[in-house]
Amino acid sequence: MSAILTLNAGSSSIKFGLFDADTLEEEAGGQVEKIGGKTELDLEIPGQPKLERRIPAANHQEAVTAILAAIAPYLDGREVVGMGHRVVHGGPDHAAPLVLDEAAIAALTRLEPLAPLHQPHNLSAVRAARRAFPETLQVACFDTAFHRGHPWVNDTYGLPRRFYDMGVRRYGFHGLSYAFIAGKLAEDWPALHAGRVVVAHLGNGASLCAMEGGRSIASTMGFSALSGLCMGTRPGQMDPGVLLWMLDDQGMSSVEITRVLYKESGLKGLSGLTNDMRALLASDVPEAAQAVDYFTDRVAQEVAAMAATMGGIDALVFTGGIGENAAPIRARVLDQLAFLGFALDASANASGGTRISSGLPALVLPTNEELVIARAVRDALRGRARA
Ligand SMILES: Nc1ncnc2c1ncn2[C@@H]1O[C@H](COP(=O)(O)OP(=O)(O)O)[C@@H](O)[C@H]1O
Ligand SMILES: CC(=O)OP(=O)(O)O
Ligand SMILES: [Mg+2]
Repeated sequence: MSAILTLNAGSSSIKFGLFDADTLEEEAGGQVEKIGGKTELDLEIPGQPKLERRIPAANHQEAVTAILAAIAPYLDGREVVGMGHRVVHGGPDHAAPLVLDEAAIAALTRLEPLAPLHQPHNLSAVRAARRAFPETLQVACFDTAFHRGHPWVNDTYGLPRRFYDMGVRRYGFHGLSYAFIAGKLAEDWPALHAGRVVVAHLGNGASLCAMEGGRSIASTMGFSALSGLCMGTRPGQMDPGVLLWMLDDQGMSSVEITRVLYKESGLKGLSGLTNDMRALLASDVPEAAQAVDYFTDRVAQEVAAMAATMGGIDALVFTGGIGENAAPIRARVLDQLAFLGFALDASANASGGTRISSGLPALVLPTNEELVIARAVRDALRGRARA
């Protein structure tokens, strides 16, 4: 008996999962939040009450150390035979998970400027894991990999061709989540899996994926995780002329612009309050309502655009923290898209039902990025055992 550990590092949090290496049963999971501030570690063991505790963790490396200490009692003397990491950007070359060595980590480090909110933290978790378990197989699972088969029109911008050749492409992100949903559709909704589905991953980062036959055809995210939908702290789609104006007219530095685009925009910037959708829905401040209006309108617009790129739509799937939990957001999106054939089932939507439209199917499917990572690690271990 042995175990697989998964790490999913964000800008201020690390989610983790401990899995049986043979059955992939999840034995423990949780997250460290607010790294560098009042850090908290949540640990969930199936069938037991959630444990929450404050821990000292000034950076991601200390957070990984705290995670390893928290799960140690549940290892019960077993060996961690493989560790899997969510690595947001894999660039143009990686359509599959990658076993990590020094050279691979160095190559992925060169992609950090394309995902400054994620990639440096992903790789610092990798480095901390390698220090703690130098002999253990470390596998990177890329958010971009699921999207690498996009048709050319959905992979390029209208820039001179040399930029495409230099790697300026519409990569798309949240691929681990979309891979999980594609698998779930294949298992439980095979007719929909074979058709044209728009999947809405609405979390702190948010994007849509147009899926045909379980494969990604298009994403609302592109070169970086900034474009497409309005997000917690990122603006989504905007006119690049604004950037030129910020640079040339306002004299803003690229550091300042990066901060505005990644950390101060989106729901947080529009509301002036928070990026927490739950708090915005509970607020009676007019700017909170406006931020929610902008968010839902952008989702509805882009679902219709994704339907257009597929020549139609057979189902819409909601997932991610907002997609799974925010019934009012789902209701507003479906009402705005009634013209496509959706008919909101208000009681199913409010009571945690899976199918929430009595017309064209709309489903709520919880995602599980950690399980997709654990599966990739198990496959890599089996590949090694065969070799
Ligand atoms: N019950 C709820 N109602 C509304 N929004 C919720 C609810 N639960 C979680 N959310 C929202 O989900 C978002 C976080 O999504 P999540 O997928 O966990 O983010 P991340 O991208 O960090 O993984 C936050 O905006 C949070 O407010
Ligand atoms: C790529 C991305 O936006 O990820 P997250 O939703 O975890 O921020
Ligand atoms: Mg997420």
